[in-house]
Amino acid sequence: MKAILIRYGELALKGLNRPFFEKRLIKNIRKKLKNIENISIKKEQGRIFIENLSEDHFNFAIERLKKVFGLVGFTICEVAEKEIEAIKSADLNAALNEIKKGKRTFKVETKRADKTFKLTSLEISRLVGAHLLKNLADMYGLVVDVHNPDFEVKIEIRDKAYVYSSEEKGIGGMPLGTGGKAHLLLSGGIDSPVAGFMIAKRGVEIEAVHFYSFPYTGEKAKEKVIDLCKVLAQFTDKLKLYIVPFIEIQTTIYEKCDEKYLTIIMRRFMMRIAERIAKLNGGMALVTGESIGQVASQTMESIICTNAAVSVPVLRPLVGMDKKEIIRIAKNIGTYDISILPYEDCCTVFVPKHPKTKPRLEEVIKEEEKLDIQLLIENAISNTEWMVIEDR
Ligand SMILES: Nc1ncnc2c1ncn2[C@@H]1O[C@H](COP(=O)(O)OP(=O)(O)OP(=O)(O)O)[C@@H](O)[C@H]1O
Repeated sequence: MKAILIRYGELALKGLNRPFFEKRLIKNIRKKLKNIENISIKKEQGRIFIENLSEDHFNFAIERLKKVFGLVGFTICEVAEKEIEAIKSADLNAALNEIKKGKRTFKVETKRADKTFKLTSLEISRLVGAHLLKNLADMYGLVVDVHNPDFEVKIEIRDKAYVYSSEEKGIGGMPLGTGGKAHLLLSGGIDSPVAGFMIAKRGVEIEAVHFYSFPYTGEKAKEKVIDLCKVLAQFTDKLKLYIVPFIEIQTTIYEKCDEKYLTIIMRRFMMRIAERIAKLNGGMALVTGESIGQVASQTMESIICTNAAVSVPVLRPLVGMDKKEIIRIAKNIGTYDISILPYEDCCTVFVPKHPKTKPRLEEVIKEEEKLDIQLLIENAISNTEWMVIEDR
């Protein structure tokens, strides 16, 4: 019989909270594999096992598990009776799999969670190693190398014996839903989807808020943001997206305020509206894709001004990263190709000729006195649409 064995290391650090993290992780795994009928998921000291999978579901399940936060590694394993002959033959299968890939040197490592098993870990490893050499050395040139083997055969003695040889890396992080909830300001650009991914990877549930300037930004720009949410939803199970009409705010600022402050005042409106949406929907923080110095509007002074518009914390997971690193993550998670599609964002519709790159908060507040801030926010919020994008 085969099963999937899952390791989830980081959780081990979490002391008394551990059962809470584990429960949530299992719930997330179950949701991710909801399309496979009749599977059973069981937890065993630092491991999760998925059993009852039919042969053609293994690869599908593995692909889905690659997108579950909190997994350190996983592998398909052979499940054998806790009896040395059964263990030996499971090991033979595991080793043959590696030999097929051209690997020739090996070592055996045994972990004995069930201390009542009559052989010690070392004795099991020795017996199994000898069995593999006896059966495979002549035919395939298999040899032992304990220092730098091509592959390791691992045996875990628990309620049954679990045998495996190669392991895939999991995505890591913390199980989604264990770190509270935050609202992501999601543009159509490269950075904010990555910022959302990084915060979700810390276990934080996210909802997305997008500002759009119809008719200046068209349907395509909106579809692009929905497509970005579809990619993020593969990691977050589902993603609620709020689409906020922004044109009235932009045109009003444009008409009434000094053009130099257009960008910073616009940003402060985005923050205020996102904060309002967050507070109405259980969000405890905002997330943006800003990093210092990337563009003229992302100076320390601008950050001070945008922060001052809201009272909730603003998380900026990209703040210390350079563009190359951000692009690498965007490519890995699958948002990059969508982000580079050339549709206008609301921020590119009204761009001042000479923006203030180092705005002073007092000056910005003074400019904003020309506006009925509350009314503009109320209008935008009351015309906001939302949708829930599901992971299929
Ligand atoms: N139309 C929008 N809707 C929602 N949030 C936005 C929008 N435009 C910008 N933001 C937020 O403000 C941040 C800074 O925007 P800016 O255009 O200066 O930066 P950027 O580095 O190009 O970011 P991105 O690549 O995410 O667009 C974005 O990362 C995003 O969090």
